[in-house]
Amino acid sequence: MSSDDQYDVIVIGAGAVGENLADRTVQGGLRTLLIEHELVGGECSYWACMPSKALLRSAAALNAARAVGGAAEAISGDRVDVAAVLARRDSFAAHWDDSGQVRWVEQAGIDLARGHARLDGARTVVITDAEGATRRVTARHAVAVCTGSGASIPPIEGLVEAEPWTSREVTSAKEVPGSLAIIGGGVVAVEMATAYTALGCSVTVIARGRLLAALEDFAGDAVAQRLQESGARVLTHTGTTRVERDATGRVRMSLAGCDTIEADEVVVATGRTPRTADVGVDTLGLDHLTPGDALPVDDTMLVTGTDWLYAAGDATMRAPLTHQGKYQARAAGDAISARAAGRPIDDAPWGTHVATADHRAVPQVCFSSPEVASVGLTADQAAEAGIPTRVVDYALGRVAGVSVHRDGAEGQARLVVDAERDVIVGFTVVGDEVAELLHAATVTIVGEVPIARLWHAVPAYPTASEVWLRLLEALGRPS
Ligand SMILES: Cc1cc2nc3c(=O)[nH]c(=O)nc-3n(C[C@H](O)[C@H](O)[C@H](O)COP(=O)(O)OP(=O)(O)OC[C@H]3O[C@@H](n4cnc5c(N)ncnc54)[C@H](O)[C@@H]3O)c2cc1C
Ligand SMILES: NC(=O)c1ccc[n+]([C@@H]2O[C@H](COP(=O)([O-])OP(=O)(O)OC[C@H]3O[C@@H](n4cnc5c(N)ncnc54)[C@H](O)[C@@H]3O)[C@@H](O)[C@H]2O)c1
Repeated sequence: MSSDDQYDVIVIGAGAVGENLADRTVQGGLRTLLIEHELVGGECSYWACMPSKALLRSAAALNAARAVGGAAEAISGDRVDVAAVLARRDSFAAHWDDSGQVRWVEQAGIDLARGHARLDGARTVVITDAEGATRRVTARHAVAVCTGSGASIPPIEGLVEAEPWTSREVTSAKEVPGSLAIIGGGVVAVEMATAYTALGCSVTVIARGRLLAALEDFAGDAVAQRLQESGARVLTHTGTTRVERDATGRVRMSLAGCDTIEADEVVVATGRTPRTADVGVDTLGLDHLTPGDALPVDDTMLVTGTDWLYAAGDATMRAPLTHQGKYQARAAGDAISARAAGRPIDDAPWGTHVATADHRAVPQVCFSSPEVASVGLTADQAAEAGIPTRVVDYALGRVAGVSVHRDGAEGQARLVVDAERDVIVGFTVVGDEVAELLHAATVTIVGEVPIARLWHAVPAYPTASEVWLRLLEALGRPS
């Protein structure tokens, strides 16, 4: 084996997470190879975060202008310009061309290999390129699996044969179909129902439970109501039993309860499957690692039962979000660099080399209409965890900064407080243009800021952040 085939670190998968991990190990002085079999930049750049947010943003801006007297009167059209929205989306997906990201990888000093990577025993990876040629590379210190996730397809009769859209097709579609049926009630379903309704498509959401069931109930309720007001059909607590595409190309779906609906396309938005089926974990002789399953890791992102294999991002399913995956990548990259240099590891909770926030403070914004921003635990999750809680709510429309920002503003904010420790463990806010309220909550939870001290964090008047003061007043000042 030539020295060209020996690296300090090998990273499999050049999504946002793999790129960040490789960047950290290069900064740690380690020669690092990053391997990608599709587009450098991964799901987030081309088929997830960026194109989906671009699809949503124009309608959100129009909605914001419509809600301000004086601005509303200046709007001439009744909906967004569909062609312009799709063109803007294309540019945010870099026209599915990864040359910009490849340039960044090169500038960061990371070596890049194109091809499918598979572990072949400890510290060894075999890369198969598009022509079928193979190259064997070894890692002196670590291999990191950052292979992400793909859409889960539930076992519904006829669904696979009907060739459903997944998150990829719905975020990259070149035309807006006349009608869309979306199976699922999570973040992808809700965001894409919001986007496509605004683009003039007739949308039906079929959720087997509530919408956004992992969040506070008032979030899913507000989003369902707004979707319905915008013309979408929202079927909650409804199963899909059979799907078929007829000779004309239309999709017919049988729903539990014997209802049938038809649509031009069906979208499956029923969660994610980690891409670990074909990365060779079966070659390691470790019974607890099963191809296709999320990789189990400790808080330094070291795969359990090994001292050289790491995993981060969706491949672990710890918190399948770009920002959390990149946070894990920073912890893992720094842990690999420290271990390689023989430096001590700081793996106490909130230490330098751990991803503690995954357990306590995962922020997420669902860019629906209204937006839902949340971090930490819901009231139910805190109670289930045995935390003695105090829960307070406040109506957003009563906040001066919110009302001046938007006519007829509505929404709700909730604090979940650990009554014993007197710190916030959960925050949710639902309303238009609330996303930027979230980071204050994340800082407060991570910092475990005592409620008594929070009374000294004065929000500027008249901003939406005054909701913090109102929530504290609802809670009462500790004496
Ligand atoms: C529609 C949608 C919208 C989303 N919106 C948001 C959002 O707004 N905010 C947010 O935080 N998160 C969002 N997410 C989640 C986010 O996209 C993922 O959490 C994130 O992409 C995970 O990054 P990753 O690097 O772990 O995986 P990926 O982005 O999937 O990257 C993995 C890379 O590994 C490559 N790969 C896989 N196997 C191999 C192999 N064997 N050899 C070589 N290469 C391989 C893949 O080709 C891919 O490029 C969204 C998800 C979806 C589906
Ligand atoms: N703005 C954002 O941050 C954002 C946006 C989109 C996606 N994401 C990430 O992507 C991940 C995937 O999103 P998602 O919406 O696909 O997953 P999800 O876990 O949010 O929701 C899955 C939905 O599918 C339903 N479902 C699951 N199995 C089913 C079945 N067999 N039949 C019918 N319904 C079924 C669930 O009840 C749920 O409503 C999310 O967990 C999130 O982390 C984030």
